Amino acid sequence: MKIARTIAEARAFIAELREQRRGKDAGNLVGFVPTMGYLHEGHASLLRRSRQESGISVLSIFVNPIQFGPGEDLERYPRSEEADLKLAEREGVDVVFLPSVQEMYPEERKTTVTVTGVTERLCGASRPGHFDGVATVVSKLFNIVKPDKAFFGAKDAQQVAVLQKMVNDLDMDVEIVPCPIVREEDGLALSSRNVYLSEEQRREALVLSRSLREASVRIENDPNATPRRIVEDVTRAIQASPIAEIDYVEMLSFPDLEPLDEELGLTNLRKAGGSVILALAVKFGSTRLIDNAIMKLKEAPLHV
Ligand SMILES: Nc1ncnc2c1ncn2[C@@H]1O[C@H](COP(=O)(O)OP(=O)(O)OP(=O)(O)O)[C@@H](O)[C@H]1O
Ligand SMILES: CC(C)(CO)[C@@H](O)C(=O)[O-]
Ligand code: BAL
Repeated sequence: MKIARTIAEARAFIAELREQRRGKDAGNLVGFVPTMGYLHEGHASLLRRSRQESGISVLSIFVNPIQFGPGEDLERYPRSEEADLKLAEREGVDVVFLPSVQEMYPEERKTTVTVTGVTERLCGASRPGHFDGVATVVSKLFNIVKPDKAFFGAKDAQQVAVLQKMVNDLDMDVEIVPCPIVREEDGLALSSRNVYLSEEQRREALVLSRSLREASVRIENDPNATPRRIVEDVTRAIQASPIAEIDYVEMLSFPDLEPLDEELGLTNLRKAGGSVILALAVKFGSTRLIDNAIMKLKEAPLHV
């Protein structure tokens, strides 16, 4: 496994591997998993998918300062390079790109990639500028790695929608592959930020996956369910926890992330075979967790 700390090294290592594996049945396709490190089994699932679907597997670890807002957790974001490299090795990564902030942003940046529309609600509304930071760094990473496929977790579902729109609008020659949310046995979605949780917060945080699960069953089976009632149910369930502070609970169309027509109700949406997302962000103390369920209404819940 090669470790690249500069853009030039990353480009050289990847070009070398492409050259070596040329002509080997998809062997020189590059699969890419961008992360902010402190890797867990959610990241490992993306790396496995990348390994399966591409001859060359590239991982980046970069805590991107421009996607954090003022007062967010940039300084204390967890880091563990040694453990991350072990996990990467175990998952058959060929190249790890580990740039410094100085390497990625050496001078005053005059270019920002902004995706409109899909960034208006959910985390786009509660973290202003966040998706500009994500779209800008992912564009830079795509230009450095030149992947054929890039793998992203559905836990950050809005991020997937934003990046799919960006790639489509800007004719970037890369396929965005959404991968299912990996959860702990008790339902909590894996997240690097789970490390911040106290025992009590960790226990209370189970209300997120539990309320999403219950709502999914209701969306599938209850003919009287409407988006507003579903959101109210989930909100009530979360408010029952004395330490949960809701940032948002929303049900929107997916991947457009538009409000659903309350009048039409879910029965009509079901007829149209549309997909919806029930998404939430909730704070436990200073730790903000996100989770969601994406459902294709015609069929069984689709956990992309
Ligand atoms: N539980 C999970 N299941 C599947 N993919 C995940 C999971 N958690 C994170 N990912 C994906 O890993 C990639 C890198 O995410 P990131 O490094 O920010 O990890 P994270 O655990 O989401 O961290 P954070 O706590 O900052 O949200 C993203 O595509 C993200 O969606
Ligand atoms: C895609 C990403 C690596 C960009 O910094 C980040 O937003 C993340 O970890 O999901
Ligand atoms: N996985 C999303 C990265 C962030 O919260 O900034």
